[in-house]
Amino acid sequence: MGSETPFKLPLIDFSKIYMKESTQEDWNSIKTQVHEALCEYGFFRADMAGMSPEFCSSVFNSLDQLFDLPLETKMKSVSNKPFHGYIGHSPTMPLYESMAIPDAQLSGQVEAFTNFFWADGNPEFSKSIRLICDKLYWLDRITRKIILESLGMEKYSDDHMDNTKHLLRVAKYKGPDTHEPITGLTSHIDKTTLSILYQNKVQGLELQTRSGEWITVDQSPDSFTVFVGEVFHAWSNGRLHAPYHRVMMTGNEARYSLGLFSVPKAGYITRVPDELVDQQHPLLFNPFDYDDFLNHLFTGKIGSNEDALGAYCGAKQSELTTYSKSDINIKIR
Ligand SMILES: O=C(O)CCC(=O)C(=O)O
Ligand SMILES: [Fe+2]
Repeated sequence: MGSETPFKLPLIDFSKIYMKESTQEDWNSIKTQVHEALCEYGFFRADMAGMSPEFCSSVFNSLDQLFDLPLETKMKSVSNKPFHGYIGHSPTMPLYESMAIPDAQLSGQVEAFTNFFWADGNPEFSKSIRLICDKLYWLDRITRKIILESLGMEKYSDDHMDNTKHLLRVAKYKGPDTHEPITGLTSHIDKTTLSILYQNKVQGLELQTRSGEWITVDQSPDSFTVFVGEVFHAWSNGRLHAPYHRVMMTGNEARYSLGLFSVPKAGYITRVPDELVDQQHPLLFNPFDYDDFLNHLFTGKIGSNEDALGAYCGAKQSELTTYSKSDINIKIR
């Protein structure tokens, strides 16, 4: 584990769709690319128009200001929901700090977060985070729409879109000042439907391929990274792959990232569409309530092993996808 083989991740250009300049042919080509990337790797990088260097620096300057606030101030961001409040200074992940904005794409949410930290407001912070969040949200929705279409499941689109909510997490990884890679974020599969990440130029994200090889993701501030989470893996009856990933840090520069995580809304029962179950694809997961699943994890009713959703609602234990073994720490959105 830990090999750092340079690897070109699938890179998909969404610029034309984003600018509303795409033809049916462009759309079909992107659909094929997204489908292949998410079934094989469970992730891809996405290019999108409108990422000027000035815009990118305004986002990272904003994050710099936020994480530069005194620890006592940051620690005031608390929540009774797991991973919604400030996380930092953990003995296992000393480089990592993060904070979250629930439903950040909804009007007023980013501003409320900003006003919580800066009593006199911080319009520049709100503006840059709002703008990047809009892009993440756009990419999240379009990717989920494309996935449903590529699986021939358009008829579930409205139900799926209407019953999905979001959490924006912003994170800082301190540079460890070493040449040896130090763990920034331990290996995990996201407990999400889909995760969309954006980051500054400091590298560190690694993904595990189906064959168990760790690869370094060559990221840049003008592109995004899209991952399948365990919920979409389950909903697609195992067709979409949900990959392990982690952050490994070297050097002395801080890495900033933002992740928009989509998950099922409270009370919604996620179920595999009948059309995705047949002899070659026997049902892998029984219908489940996402919040109840999280509750089981947090109360220790199911172990935080590498197949938590399978342990919670697996339909046929023997036929569940076997994930490669790894130093897993469960991580929940
Ligand atoms: O910061 C990153 O690039 C990865 C974040 C991540 O994997 C997570 O928050 O689940
Ligand atoms: Fe993750």
